[in-house]
Amino acid sequence: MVDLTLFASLLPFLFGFLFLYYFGFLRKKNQDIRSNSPASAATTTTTTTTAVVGGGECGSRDDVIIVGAGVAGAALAHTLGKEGRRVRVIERDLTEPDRIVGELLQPGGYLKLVELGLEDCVEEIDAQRVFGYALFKDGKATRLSYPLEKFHSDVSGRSFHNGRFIQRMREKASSLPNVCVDQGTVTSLLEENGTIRGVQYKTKSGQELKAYAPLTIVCDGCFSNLRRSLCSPKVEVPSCFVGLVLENCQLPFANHGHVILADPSPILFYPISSTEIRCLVDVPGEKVPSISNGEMAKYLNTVIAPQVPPELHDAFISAIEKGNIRTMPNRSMPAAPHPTPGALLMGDAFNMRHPLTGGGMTVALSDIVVLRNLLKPLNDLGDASALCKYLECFYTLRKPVASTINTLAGALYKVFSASPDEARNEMRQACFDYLSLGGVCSNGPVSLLSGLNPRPLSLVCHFFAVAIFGVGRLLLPFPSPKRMWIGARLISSASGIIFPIIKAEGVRQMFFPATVPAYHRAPPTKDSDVDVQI
Ligand SMILES: Cc1cc2nc3c(=O)[nH]c(=O)nc-3n(C[C@H](O)[C@H](O)[C@H](O)COP(=O)(O)OP(=O)(O)OC[C@H]3O[C@@H](n4cnc5c(N)ncnc54)[C@H](O)[C@@H]3O)c2cc1C
Repeated sequence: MVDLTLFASLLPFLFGFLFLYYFGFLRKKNQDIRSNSPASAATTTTTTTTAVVGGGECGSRDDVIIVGAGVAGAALAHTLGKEGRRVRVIERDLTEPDRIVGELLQPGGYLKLVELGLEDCVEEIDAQRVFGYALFKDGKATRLSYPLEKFHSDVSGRSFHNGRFIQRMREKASSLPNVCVDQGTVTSLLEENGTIRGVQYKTKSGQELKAYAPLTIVCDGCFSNLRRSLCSPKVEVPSCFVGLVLENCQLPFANHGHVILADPSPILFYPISSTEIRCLVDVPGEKVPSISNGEMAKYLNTVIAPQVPPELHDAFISAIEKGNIRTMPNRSMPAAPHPTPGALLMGDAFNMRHPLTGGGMTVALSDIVVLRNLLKPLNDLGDASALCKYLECFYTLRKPVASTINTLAGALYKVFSASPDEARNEMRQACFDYLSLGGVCSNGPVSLLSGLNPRPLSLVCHFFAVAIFGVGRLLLPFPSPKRMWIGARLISSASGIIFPIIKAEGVRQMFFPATVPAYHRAPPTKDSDVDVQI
């Protein structure tokens, strides 16, 4: 009897033991099935932490680690999460960013947002629709509308507070159960025999942790300190933007970006909410006048204010007096990757261009679409070197959009800046007059700039059409030797502007992508059912 009572009281423990053993066994079996690759074997040592904002809990079995949840990282996390990947995002600061970058999304970028299912991230943030640009020179203005006729009525540019847009994308990414968002600063990439296995990072509380995954995508932005081993960064800083917010005023052309061809270089205005207008003043060189000792306010009052359109002048002066002046270096860096097993660079960490044309977010989102389509047919990311070889086609497939936007940004910045060289000033005037002609002369360049028709050849044709237009004006009705000389220098200066940028982008990748061997590694169709053997 005693034995029976003892046996009955032990039964629950017995069942509990069997239950735990059975499910433990099942889980291990599943893990074994998943970890059939060397890279995923490394994940067994992963440190487990808890997600900071929503999303799934950060576990030990990630497919992808994303460093940085800015524009590129947040959009990528949502995209790969939606594709069913287990994604861990590690972001230095999850509070809403407050910055003067990434505030105008071109319509081409909006189309990419739609393709990624992220278009609702520009809703409920008081984003403003943008229908084109207004260009000002010497008191004259010309309107350049985006050619949107062929698109759905929703398609246009959007301008907003960058931080609000990023928070919307972060929220959307972390709403997926297989995406975990962790707050921490990645301090290094973990490398093993030339393959990146994961990252080392420091949490807010100072804890040093490691995380492992078959693929690490570095999106740590323009000041990236992780890109060094993954590319040859040749960063140039042609100028800086000085940012102000104007209130209680109306733009001369509502819902348009405004570009003033000022001296020494352009000034931009665009709405960032229903009540605020962003002003970005370009200051050539790497240094700007000091804000703290008042030199900046003096510069803005004396050099810039007289060139601001009258409708915005008073608000501009008030913004200077208010004192909320921000600055940011304008960096450009051609993409020069070192294909590395286990890792990939995206966003500004990978490639930058002058922000005059507001193209950075469009390039980043377009790259994400290319990468998503490439990864779609791959169930297993475990074979790092095969994946790396396969992904080399990414660098060529992204070129049409990226190189067109990059080249145009660099070329327009040079053409739109004042110069002591008479030929360069002729080119600037020719560009303004060419765009003012309307029709194909404005639609062509604007569709290149907006990412609606990113074709490198069209860019080169329009660029030289401007130069020839400029020379024609110099020679007609009567060419003089001096004018002929300026015309020749104009052509040479136009070539001197565009060819070095094209060279940096890569002539072959830009114009003859099919001759690049890696190009043919892309799957023949974008159909998700295609199974790719890597
Ligand atoms: C002055 C200026 C104005 C611009 N205006 C426009 C514009 O109007 N339109 C446009 O399309 N583009 C614009 N751009 C470019 C645009 O801002 C960038 O192309 C875009 O933000 C790139 O996104 P990203 O995700 O690569 O970088 P970011 O958006 O900067 O994100 C990087 C993220 O990584 C995080 N991070 C950094 N280091 C670490 C680390 N070690 N560990 C963890 N996290 C880390 C950062 O906190 C940040 O959240 C502008 C750029 C400049 C400089």
